[in-house]
Amino acid sequence: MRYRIQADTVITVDDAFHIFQPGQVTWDGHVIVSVGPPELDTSRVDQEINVSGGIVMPGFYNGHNHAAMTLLRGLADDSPFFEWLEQHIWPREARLTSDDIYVGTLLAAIEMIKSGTVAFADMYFEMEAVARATEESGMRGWLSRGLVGNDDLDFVKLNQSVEFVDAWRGKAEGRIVPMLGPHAPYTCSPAYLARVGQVAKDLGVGIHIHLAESPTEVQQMQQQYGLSPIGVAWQAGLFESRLLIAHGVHIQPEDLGYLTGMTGGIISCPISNAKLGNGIMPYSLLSAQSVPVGLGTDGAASTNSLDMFLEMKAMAWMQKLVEGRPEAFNARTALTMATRRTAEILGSTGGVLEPGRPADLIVVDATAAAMTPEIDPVANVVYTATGSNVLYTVVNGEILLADGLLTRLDERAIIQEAKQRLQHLFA
Ligand SMILES: CSC[C@H]1O[C@@H](n2cnc3c(O)ncnc32)[C@H](O)[C@@H]1O
Ligand SMILES: [Zn+2]
Repeated sequence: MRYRIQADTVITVDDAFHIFQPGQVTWDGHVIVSVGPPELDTSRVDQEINVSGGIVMPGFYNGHNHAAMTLLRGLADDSPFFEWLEQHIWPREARLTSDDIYVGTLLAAIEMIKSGTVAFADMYFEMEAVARATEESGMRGWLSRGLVGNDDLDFVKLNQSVEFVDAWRGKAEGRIVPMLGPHAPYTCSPAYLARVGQVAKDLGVGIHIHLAESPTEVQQMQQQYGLSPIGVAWQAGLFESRLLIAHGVHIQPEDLGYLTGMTGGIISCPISNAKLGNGIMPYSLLSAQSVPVGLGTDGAASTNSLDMFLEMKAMAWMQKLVEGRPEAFNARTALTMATRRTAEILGSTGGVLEPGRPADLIVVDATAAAMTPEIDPVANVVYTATGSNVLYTVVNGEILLADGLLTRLDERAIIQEAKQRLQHLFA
């Protein structure tokens, strides 16, 4: 099928950051075939959508999530990080069934699609259920089973991860990309991390890990191994595969040598880092070394929302604040991080509106009073809009949200089912 969306504005996030006013995007099957002013492409299409007052832009790539944690949203808010994780979250997670995780992931998919996210990287348990939910939702998912292990080298979960990779690689029209997910250097021993690193290399898959998130983690790694968290990952060989580093808040001077030129990058989760009191990722330091930095939400239990518009705002505000200079960070950088940069870190060509790229795009309603006037559409998207302004979400050429309505998922039924499942979790 060939489609075209015409709107008042198209923000491409291409190399030149072209903005067309008015503009159109045409796609055929899974791929974009033209982007530009309306007169550029008048070819016949199967469906033409005109969104007066709309802004067409790339959909968001959420680089770090635990999607099914939607079921734990609001649990022990405002607790210290390790107390929150160890005393509240982990005991509840021990009760989650595969069906809970399936429904929790669908709940997350509704929230993500409705707020303009087309792809997410997830680390959790019961990944078969997460993969099924992702396939059904129509979204893209970089999925990894969370691994916790020590020197006893209990490889059951690692073997399950290998089976998961074999079962899901390239599935769902290529929308699912399996990875390995060692949780963190304080829950995995160096020997275990090294084993995971070797398996990732053998399989040719990427690695998703929490690193350098809190001051406690840095102290613990220093005491136990005389290394920074990123140094531990380096020594274990994790940088020899595509590496997705969630957080990267507490970067030590020696880390820059490991990070420069890496394949993959750091996924900053500014709201989670702020809410759990963990700190602010040093963007200027990292970008000065050309370390790729993308954006993610983390799970809904720490961030309370999967809305990437909010992450862009938080990112911009915190960087301006910590630097004491408003010019230290701008709206275009925020938008690039949330789309193209995160896609690149994941190894995808998405996140840009350009011929030959994946047809992953969204339309934002810019007709509201709060979006008026439109002196700078990028500033309006980053500093003003929220997920509730999203009208259309297209993934891999398929329209998943049309004029605010989900086309694949039954929103009411999934919300109802999620609420019922909470009863056994919180009994
Ligand atoms: C083993 S599956 C993933 C695991 O990660 C936990 N988690 C959620 N948020 C965070 C965070 O900010 N830092 C570290 N770990 C986190 C989640 O609850 C799962 O147990
Ligand atoms: Zn996380």
